[in-house]
Amino acid sequence: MEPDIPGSCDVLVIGSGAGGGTIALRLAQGGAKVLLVDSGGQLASTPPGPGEPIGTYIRQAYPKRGSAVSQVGGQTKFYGGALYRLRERDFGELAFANGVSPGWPITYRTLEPYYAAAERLYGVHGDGASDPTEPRRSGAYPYPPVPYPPEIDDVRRRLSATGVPVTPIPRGLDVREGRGACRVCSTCDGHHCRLDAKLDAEIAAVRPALATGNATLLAGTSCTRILLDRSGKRAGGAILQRGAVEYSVGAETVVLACGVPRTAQLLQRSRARESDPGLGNAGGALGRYLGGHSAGVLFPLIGRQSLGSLHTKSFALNHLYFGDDDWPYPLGVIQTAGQMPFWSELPPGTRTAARFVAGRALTCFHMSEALPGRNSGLFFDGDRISHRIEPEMNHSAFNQLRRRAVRVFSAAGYLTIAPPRRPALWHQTGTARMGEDAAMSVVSPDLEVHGVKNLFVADASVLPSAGAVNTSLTIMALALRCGDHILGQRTCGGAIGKARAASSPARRCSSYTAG
Ligand SMILES: Cc1cc2nc3c(=O)[nH]c(=O)nc-3n(C[C@H](O)[C@H](O)[C@H](O)COP(=O)(O)OP(=O)(O)OC[C@H]3O[C@@H](n4cnc5c(N)ncnc54)[C@H](O)[C@@H]3O)c2cc1C
Repeated sequence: MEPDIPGSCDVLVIGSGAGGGTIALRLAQGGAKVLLVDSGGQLASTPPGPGEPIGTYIRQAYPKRGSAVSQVGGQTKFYGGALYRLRERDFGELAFANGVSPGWPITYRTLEPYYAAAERLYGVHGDGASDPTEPRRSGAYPYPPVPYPPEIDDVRRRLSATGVPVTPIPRGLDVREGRGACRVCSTCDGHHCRLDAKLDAEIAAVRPALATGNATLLAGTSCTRILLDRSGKRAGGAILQRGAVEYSVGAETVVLACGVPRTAQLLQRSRARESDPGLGNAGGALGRYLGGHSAGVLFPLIGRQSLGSLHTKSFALNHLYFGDDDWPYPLGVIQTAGQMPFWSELPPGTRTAARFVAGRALTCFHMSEALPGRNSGLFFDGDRISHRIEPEMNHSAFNQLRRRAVRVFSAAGYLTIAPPRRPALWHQTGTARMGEDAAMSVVSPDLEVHGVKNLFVADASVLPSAGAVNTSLTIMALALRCGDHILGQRTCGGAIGKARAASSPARRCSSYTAG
């Protein structure tokens, strides 16, 4: 049974994914009374029976591709646990053949201690030594890299022999040199781990937050609106909906972490009057600057026979990240993916052939940066998203990287199938981006919504750009930094621990004004 909805809290965190789960833990550890709300429920971690797969494929929970992933832990319940730091140069402006990736209002150096803390929290296994693009680190990875299975080590050896640096993907798994719960199985990336051995936001952050005794989780509860105080310039709480009933909850501070696009939608929906711009939208930046990764797939054939079940999300080729002598612009990364039964989603006529290829190939991604611009993103008609415009998909980098990837595997002796597909937008960022200038951004460099005190955003929406590596660790690091900022502010104001009668129940709503 879900707990009663309390009438107030110190900090209301909405969304429990990479950003929300992580900031909830930081705040609860810092002594704040946190109410963590997620519209989704909790996935049951029923240990698999003998011979059953350990992981449950994402399409069993979300059959429709593109449907919003919603459960405690957010998308990280299904992620591959590839936990990368952006590269130092990703924080500055970067020129591409198709446009420009914008600079950030903070530097890599500012975020480095939080990257290190996020790596410890999410138990990252890695080794930067073999990666020519690894940014400067204040310390080693918390754990050594996950060992390659022999079949994958053979591929690594052949690629290395051609002079290409092969680097282990930094992973948030509970391996710990064989002492952890992880079985390094084939049902990891794209799956929910029923052994709780993948360090997702629920396992690494939400559960420890609850264990502090300072956090309460309300699953299956949606936030429908942010409440402001009478001045209209300070957050005062939110309207929460469980079933058909709405409740008004007071909070000293509100953190939005609903992900892209739901955070931006909530900021739009929470404006006081129809004619007002959304919260943080005085400069018209809300919903804009959608970015992410311009992603494609390729299949180097590494076996004549079916490979069987194998942990294949193992290594990456990052040497083309910033281009090379033949290409003066950044290109991106080539990364092995997990074994996912993607053929089950293809039209019946192509399923058998796709399954045959996938059984003998490494499924690999190639990812370049998709370039955010003022005109990419969500466009609103009242509370509704009327349409969206994709970012500049950076076709020249995307196509060039695909060609290079085929060449790299061919040089190592692998025939590679690279279906000529249009790039897909993965790891979406932006729509409430951070910046100094309210005309060009929605939140400050401390992630506070412009013009609204004590309302923060801590999720993928604030990233000004996505670089070309997976973005979750950056979301987590930013969430930890924002958590420290809130704790610092509240300690100065003496507010921590003074939640207004948290034991009193929430008011069923009739009015939309807090305070
Ligand atoms: C199959 C798959 C594999 C991936 N692999 C990787 C990887 O290996 N590495 C990596 O870095 N990234 C990976 N990603 C992407 C990564 O998981 C996301 O970028 C990241 O989780 C985004 O974090 P977030 O905090 O912005 O949002 P989310 O994690 O999406 O969390 C948002 C949460 O907010 C909740 N919510 C939304 N609206 C409301 C509301 N109104 N009220 C209450 N709750 C609400 C949602 O239910 C959700 O739980 C993968 C994603 C998928 C789907």
